[in-house]
Amino acid sequence: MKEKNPWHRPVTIIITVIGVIAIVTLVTYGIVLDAGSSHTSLYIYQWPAEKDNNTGRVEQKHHCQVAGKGISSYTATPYKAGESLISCLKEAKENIPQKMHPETPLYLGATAGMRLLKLENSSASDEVFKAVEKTLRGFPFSYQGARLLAGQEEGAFGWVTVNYLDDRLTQVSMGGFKYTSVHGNESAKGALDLGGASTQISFVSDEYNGSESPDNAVSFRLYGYDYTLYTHSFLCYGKDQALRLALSGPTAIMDPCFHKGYNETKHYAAVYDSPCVSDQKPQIVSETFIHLGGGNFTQCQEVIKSVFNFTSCRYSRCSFNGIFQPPLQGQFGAFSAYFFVMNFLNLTDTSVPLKTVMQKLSDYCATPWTQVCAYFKHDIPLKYLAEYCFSGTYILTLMMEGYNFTSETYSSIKYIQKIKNSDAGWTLGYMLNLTNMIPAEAPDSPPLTYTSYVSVVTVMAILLFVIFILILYSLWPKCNTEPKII
Ligand SMILES: Nc1nc2c(ncn2[C@@H]2O[C@H](COP(=O)(O)OP(=O)(O)OP(=O)(O)O)[C@@H](O)[C@H]2O)c(=O)[nH]1
Repeated sequence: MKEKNPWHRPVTIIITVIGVIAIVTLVTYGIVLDAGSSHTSLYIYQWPAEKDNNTGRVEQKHHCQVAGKGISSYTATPYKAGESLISCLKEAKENIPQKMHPETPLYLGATAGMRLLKLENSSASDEVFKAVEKTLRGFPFSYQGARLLAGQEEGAFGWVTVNYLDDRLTQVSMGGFKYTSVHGNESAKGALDLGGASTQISFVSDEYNGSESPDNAVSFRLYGYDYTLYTHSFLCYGKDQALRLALSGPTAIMDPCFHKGYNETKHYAAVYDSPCVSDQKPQIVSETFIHLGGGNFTQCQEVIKSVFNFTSCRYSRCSFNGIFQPPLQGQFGAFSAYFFVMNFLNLTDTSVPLKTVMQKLSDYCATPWTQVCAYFKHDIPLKYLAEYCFSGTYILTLMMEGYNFTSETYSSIKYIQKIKNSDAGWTLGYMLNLTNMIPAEAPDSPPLTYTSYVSVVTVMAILLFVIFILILYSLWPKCNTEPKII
């Protein structure tokens, strides 16, 4: 009879243990494309695969920025909107293990650029969606749809993302007892999102239950807590469309929001080819105008104030354009262009008094264009560089005049780009909602991050392995030393 290899059994067990670790540490992935007005971004999220009730912590694994403009710019050649996404989708294939591709959900959400295109030319918008869908279906992921997000959804999912990443939603129950340090309205953080074509404000307020202006209410039950969120999306008040609003009109040529010495010939069509301003197109023969910078913060503020309408409000209180807004409450996270702009201007510290912030911005606006170019032109695209004075002034005016922040409440705003390595934006909240990753009731255990989950499982596996070796070791001498009686 063939003698048994004494190591055969241990090796089998080690392989089994490693196999078990491999199985329990499997990761689930999800992909969301944010088809914005200015560009498209692809995000890959990951979370522990095996967690019960989908309560594992979701993290951003990868971000890919699609080259070129947003999908709404491809109306003349819709197929190019689809083609533009290919390189990021290929990156996604490389970043997700092949065997997981068929079960990885793939979503695309389009925001204000496509909202405007739909208003302007609904069939062109359908063509763009068709082209995009064709490309997405050509990849081996589980395609879940490409759709236009309502402004309210964009605001609400941005709020969910910020509060989820900040651990402000979680309540944990243990044996029926719920414990958490702060929860509900007291801990939730408001979300301020500034895009290219729209801007969103979302927050919970003890003074808002949705009865006044119900269109602004979104109700959630998350981790055993009910929220009635106030949210509003202002179409045409993203920073690119707001620039057009502020530029339009016969006085636009000498522009106080651009640096002195800035001098560019621009096409009227490029400014007025948007439903936000098309009715303001001046009746002039010339196709171009010269855009000159004046570099004056105070005058720029006045121009920007004129794009907000404060004259009528049929509610108890309004922000602007007759839109209801309850009193501001709690902390706010300001992301997307809020962060890009204030970060460039070195003005993200909101503990600095607002007066000082304004003075610094005023000094920046007064800096001659030649000086700004000489200093930054190698690091920053010229288009962005030219617009920071306008954008910074727009942000402060929108916050203070539009949303009613004051010099006291300004410090409740934090400019954020990422929270725990995940970008702040609507995409994560959207995916969490569609994959049911946030349960309505509180889970029995706190959500683990993928890294901590792997660590726990690995430590347990090592412990098991050590126990196994100890047992084996205690048995080993007996087998070899005891005299055999045949
Ligand atoms: N300065 C600067 N601006 C940026 C950067 N990335 C994007 N932007 C601009 O910031 C604005 C907001 O960008 P996004 O948040 O991507 O907006 P979007 O999704 O295209 O727009 P919406 O469809 O309105 O949501 C746009 O005007 C962009 O051109 C950056 O890295 N630096």
